[in-house]
Amino acid sequence: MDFLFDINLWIISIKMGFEIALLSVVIYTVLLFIKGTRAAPILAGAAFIFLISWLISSVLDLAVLGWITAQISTLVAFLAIVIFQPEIRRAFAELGKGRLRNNNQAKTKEVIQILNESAHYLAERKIGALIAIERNIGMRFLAESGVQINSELSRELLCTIFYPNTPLHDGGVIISGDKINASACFFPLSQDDGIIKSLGSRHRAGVGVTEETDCICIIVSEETGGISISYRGRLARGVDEQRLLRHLNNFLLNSKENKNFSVSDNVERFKKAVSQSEDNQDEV
Ligand SMILES: Nc1ncnc2c1ncn2[C@@H]1O[C@H](COP(=O)(O)OP(=O)(O)OP(=O)(O)O)[C@@H](O)[C@H]1O
Repeated sequence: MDFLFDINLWIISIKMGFEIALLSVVIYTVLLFIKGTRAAPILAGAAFIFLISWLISSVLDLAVLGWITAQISTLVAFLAIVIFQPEIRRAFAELGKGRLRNNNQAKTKEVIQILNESAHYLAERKIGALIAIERNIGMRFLAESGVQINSELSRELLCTIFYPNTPLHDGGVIISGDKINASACFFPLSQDDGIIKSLGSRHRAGVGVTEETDCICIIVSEETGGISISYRGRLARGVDEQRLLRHLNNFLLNSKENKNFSVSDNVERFKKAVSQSEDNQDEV
């Protein structure tokens, strides 16, 4: 009898251990997804208020406060789904994504070179540009808002697209692999209050598109000729040739080094780069 009791106890302990480990992984993954996004401080604040009110109602046995806390937590969960729809959508898209598609390193290096040269060509002439580079999350839904190009990427074609007062210059270009997928695309505008107020709709669209997908976006300012790059809702401004090349290499090159980095590692590296660029950036 004692033997059976011991086995049952072991089974229950293993089950509990498994449940705790599973919950830890889920919570850790959720925290990784929201870390560094606009959702993080809001959710942290809501969780703090919920915890305090739950503690007070439990310790002092306040039934009404406890009931209100439970009701409000349901409402907050519902509101969070509505407010953080882009983050949730991106999280699910990332869960379903496969490995990096572009395994041809030489081709990717060529693409990076063309993007870098084009950005500087446009910047020198103060020609505004918005270039999103597709990665693992498909951008068809955004490409459909513009004009299909589906042509080999070249510096000449990319720069010509943004030439002022031509039919395709307004809006964003989407690069898929080594092709210009579409131009004159409408990108979602970021609603992030943290974006500097002086930045206009081109920059907001450049950040917004990276909140919805895992693409990288290069933005050239028509006003100042400054180059910015955005990734996962973050913007690095005043990016010079070397830094742009470094960012593009980090994010696009399917190198051995890159394979060993997870999405969160990339975000961390980009955050570091953003804070460096904030120290010595040119005003965009
Ligand atoms: N949602 C959008 N999607 C794609 N392109 C957009 C979007 N919103 C604006 N743009 C592009 O940005 C141009 C307007 O840029 P605006 O001057 O408002 O922004 P900005 O960030 O101040 O850029 P700049 O520094 O180049 O002036 C539009 O003509 C259009 O080409």
